[in-house]
Amino acid sequence: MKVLSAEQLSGADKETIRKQNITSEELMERAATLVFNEINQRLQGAPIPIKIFCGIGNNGGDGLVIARHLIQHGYHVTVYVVNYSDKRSEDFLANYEKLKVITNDWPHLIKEEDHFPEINTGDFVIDAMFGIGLNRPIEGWVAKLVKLINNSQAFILAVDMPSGLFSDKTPGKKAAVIEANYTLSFQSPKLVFFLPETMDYIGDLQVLDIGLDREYISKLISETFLIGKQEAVSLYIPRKKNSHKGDYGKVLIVGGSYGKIGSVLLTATAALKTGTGLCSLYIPECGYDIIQTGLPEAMLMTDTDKKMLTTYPKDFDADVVCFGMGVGTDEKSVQALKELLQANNDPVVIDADGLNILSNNKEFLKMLPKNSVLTPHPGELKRLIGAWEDDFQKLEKVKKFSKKYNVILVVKGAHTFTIDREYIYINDSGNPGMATAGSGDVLSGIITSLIGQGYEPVNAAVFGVYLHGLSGDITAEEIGYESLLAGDIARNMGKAVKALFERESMESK
Ligand SMILES: NC(=O)C1=CN([C@@H]2O[C@H](COP(=O)(O)OP(=O)(O)OC[C@H]3O[C@@H](n4cnc5c(N)ncnc54)[C@H](OP(=O)(O)O)[C@@H]3O)[C@@H](O)[C@H]2O)[C@@H](O)CC1
Ligand SMILES: [K+]
Repeated sequence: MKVLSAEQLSGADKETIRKQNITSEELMERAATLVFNEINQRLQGAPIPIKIFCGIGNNGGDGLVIARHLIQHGYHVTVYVVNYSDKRSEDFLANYEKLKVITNDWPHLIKEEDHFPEINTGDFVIDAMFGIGLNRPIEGWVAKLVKLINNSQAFILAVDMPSGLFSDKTPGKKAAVIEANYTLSFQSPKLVFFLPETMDYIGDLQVLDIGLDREYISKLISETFLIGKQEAVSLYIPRKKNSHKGDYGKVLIVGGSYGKIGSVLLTATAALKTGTGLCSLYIPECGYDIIQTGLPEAMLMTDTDKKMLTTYPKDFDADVVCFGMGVGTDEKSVQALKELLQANNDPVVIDADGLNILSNNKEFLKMLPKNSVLTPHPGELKRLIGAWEDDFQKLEKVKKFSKKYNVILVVKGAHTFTIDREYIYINDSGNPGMATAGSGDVLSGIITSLIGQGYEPVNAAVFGVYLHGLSGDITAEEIGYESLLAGDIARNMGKAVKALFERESMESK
């Protein structure tokens, strides 16, 4: 799914009005009615106090439409107009009148702190103060109202986006931003919904298709995509009946050191579980028995050093090589990575200490084969590209790095971002249980396996990240977040691939 900017959405809004020959008020009615339907479906007429805070622009107009429908369906609704400006939009005013007609009264006006209502724990608050029109931080008494709502313990539903959140930049640390429990957003998710600094404001997210013109949207150029089940399925390459193990990639996993052999075991297990035909490992000698016992399906070569990697098997002919997990950063192991880069022209996958070695030896970056995949967590990323001021600057720096070195970066996080030059792919699978040791080693194994099976490196990264998250979701469903181990993610890869094609799970995301 394309992630559109506020300007693109406003453009689609105008084009839809023109093409469908409707008024903007009718479009507002359509969008806000969808929000009402969602609320009604969940509340089922429950007599809980609903407090709707409406701004004076079109987000506020949405709030007024939602209020009208809720009142007409017998809900206990109080409507507040947060009068932060006198520049009321036309569609706001039209709906202001309509609400008056059904209630015979004007909504409560809030113009200063003294007008604030009490907000209680059991209240259902609807935030329709600001949407994509926010263009400066919320200040003064409006900021105080935002804080009052946040501190109230009421359930908060945000319309389109939580008020105070910009669509194209991060708010300051102390900014007033609604902390929603649930966000119902129109037509397209916004980039800020997925960034580490801002994702917590959103709560659970649901995107409503408000019927903006499909043709116009399909022609819009977007460089940012949300990867859900549908997008993942489209990347899948089916296996041919007439095939053999040589068709599914000969991968080489290079890593491990004394005390960290488990990492390569996880990577290799994940690669085989993702469908690799032939999996070989190159490890320090101390890992021999561990791997042979733990993964009899793998083949093994050992370094002459007992405890760490010192070299690289240059003559080994692999379709794809993965380097880094559990390696450490000893000078001898730096040499091993150098030899690997000198010997390979095809894309490689670099993770963990492999990334730390790159950060300490920046001259290696130019030696990376084109379209290699780097999989940093935030700490490794910082060492690689330097510190950033906010998430938007981070994205710009990663894009620049990707372009400069012709590589793909998988920036790991609650929503992992795969960045390929200008393009950003945001992953939508996964859960907090996956924040566990070895989870990244498994991801590297999955991506390496897919490259070996013939996926383009960027597709291997995007699809691999999705499958990794899906396997984590399936595991969490079975055993919960706390006891989820990285090995479980690898072992459940088969279930993840199967789930891609199950009907009900297709519809769930
Ligand atoms: N596009 C779509 O698909 C559809 C969109 N729809 C809805 O419209 C919403 C966007 O509406 P909108 O453009 O009227 O802006 P909104 O967010 O209500 O803000 C209102 C005004 O506030 C002002 N202002 C800004 N910052 C401020 C501040 N800190 N403190 C004080 N004032 C501030 C600023 O005006 P300014 O004062 O700068 O002139 C701004 O114009 C969208 O989110 C969705 O809910 C649907 O109805 C239909 C389909
Ligand atoms: K809002």
